[in-house]
Amino acid sequence: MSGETHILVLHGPNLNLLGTREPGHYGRHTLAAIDAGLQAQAAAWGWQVESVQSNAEHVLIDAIHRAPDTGCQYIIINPAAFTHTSVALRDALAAVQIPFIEVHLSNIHAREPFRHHSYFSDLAMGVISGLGADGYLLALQAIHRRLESA
Ligand SMILES: O=C(O)[C@]1(O)C[C@H](CCCOc2ccccc2)[C@@H](O)[C@H](O)C1
Repeated sequence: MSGETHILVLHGPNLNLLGTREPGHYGRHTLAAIDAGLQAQAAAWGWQVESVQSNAEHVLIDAIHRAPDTGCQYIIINPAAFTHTSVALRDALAAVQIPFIEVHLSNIHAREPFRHHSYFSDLAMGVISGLGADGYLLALQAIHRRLESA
């Protein structure tokens, strides 16, 4: 693996509330704790992980547009409610052509029907849904395994 591996982690709207409300659906881990876990694993591998959380669609889109300029090789994204609504965010990921893993804390397929459709899953390298905060680390590990086997 030549050069440092750079991963962009994107968290969509309301995920800043993690750990404070709705533990039944989203667990008790705060977003800061999730990001700290990713940073710790990344540091062990000598990787760089950049995390962006925003309640604004355009901020997430702008982060995706910047990703190629930062040498980002993979994206891990929890689009949150934008999962079910945002063609714009989908189009940004399709435009930069950086492989991404879609992560959801809850199992969106076991919830309300409106959560069963994702504008991202058919473009994703893979989807992890329902494994809580572990899903993010599992996504990072899947990227590591892919890079190790390349
Ligand atoms: O399960 C997931 O990770 C979701 O992406 C979370 C979104 C909601 C993120 C809001 O997170 C909160 C956390 C704590 C309190 C309130 C909302 C939801 O709209 C998706 O259908 C599934």
